[in-house]
Amino acid sequence: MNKLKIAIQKSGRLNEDSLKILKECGISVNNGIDQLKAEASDFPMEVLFLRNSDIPQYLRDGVVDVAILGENLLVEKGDDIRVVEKLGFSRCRVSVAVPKTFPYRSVKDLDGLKIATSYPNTVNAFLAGKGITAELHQISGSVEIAPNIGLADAIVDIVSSGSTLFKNNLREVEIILKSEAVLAVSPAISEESNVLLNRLLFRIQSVLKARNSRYILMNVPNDKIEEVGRILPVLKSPTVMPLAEEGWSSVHSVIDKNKFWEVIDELKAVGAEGILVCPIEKMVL
Ligand SMILES: Nc1ncnc2c1ncn2[C@@H]1O[C@H](COP(=O)(O)OP(=O)(O)OP(=O)(O)O)[C@@H](O)[C@H]1O
Ligand SMILES: O=P(O)(O)OC[C@H]1O[C@H](OP(=O)(O)OP(=O)(O)O)[C@H](O)[C@@H]1O
Repeated sequence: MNKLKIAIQKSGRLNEDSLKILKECGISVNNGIDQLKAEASDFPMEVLFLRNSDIPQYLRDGVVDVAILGENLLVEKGDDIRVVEKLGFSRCRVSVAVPKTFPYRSVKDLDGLKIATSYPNTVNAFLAGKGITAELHQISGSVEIAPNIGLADAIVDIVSSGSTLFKNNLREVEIILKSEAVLAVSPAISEESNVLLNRLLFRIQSVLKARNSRYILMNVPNDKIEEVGRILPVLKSPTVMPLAEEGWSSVHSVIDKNKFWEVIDELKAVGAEGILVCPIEKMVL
């Protein structure tokens, strides 16, 4: 039987959340410590554990059919590779940072500087787009230390909370790109594997929709149901069920998890009571 070959990061920032999303799709991966290849249960899938930075080449060569990797890496070495879904985790940005004491005003201040980075193609494309020339020092890790040891005047690296920059007396001055984990596809994927990819994609989309939504229930006086319906940014019209107490109903709906705090005060103001907000496990629309 054909199996979908998927690459995920062997260890690092993406590993745990990649296995987690597969698990939420009903796919468990039986991998032992240091095992580089594993079979999945409940889905025709073979999992290869690879270095994140090697994955674009494995996709290009068709060694794997799909992969979970950081979008930033595709900008750096895989702009020919197609992304089929953004996965919503490992959100970060690739940014330019300079020492806090550097009197930075605009991108023109980077002209002629020494810039340390692990992402030379991304930096070169950014600088070329701005008509700026700089001297790049490619290093593979601990980039933030470069200005402190006199190796560079500025850096380009991944920033998330900003705490690594802060600890190294650096300040973020330009965001080159924003990134998150993505599901990317090999240009050489076979038709058979593409069918499996679509099955996987359907499951992933159900998980992502559920992660971003909440089930909301509340008791509402009958004469306020229409008003509540107008306030709730719902997928469809809400479900309304009569309560044992005369004149009241239970209103159920699904809302975007980020919208909840925006509407809660309005719901209370029109008389909604006993508001419950619950997570959803899967959502198939
Ligand atoms: N601090 C962070 N917060 C959120 N996401 C991050 C952060 N650092 C890196 N990432 C994302 O996670 C990906 C993997 O980063 P990580 O530092 O684990 O490995 P790597 O050095 O790029 O890869 P590898 O060693 O596997 O080749 C990055 O490409 C980026 O998309
Ligand atoms: O803005 P922050 O939240 O501080 O995150 C940014 C840091 O995270 C990443 O490194 P990581 O911790 O993954 O270690 P690495 O240098 O070994 O990749 C990245 O290279 C930055 O150094």
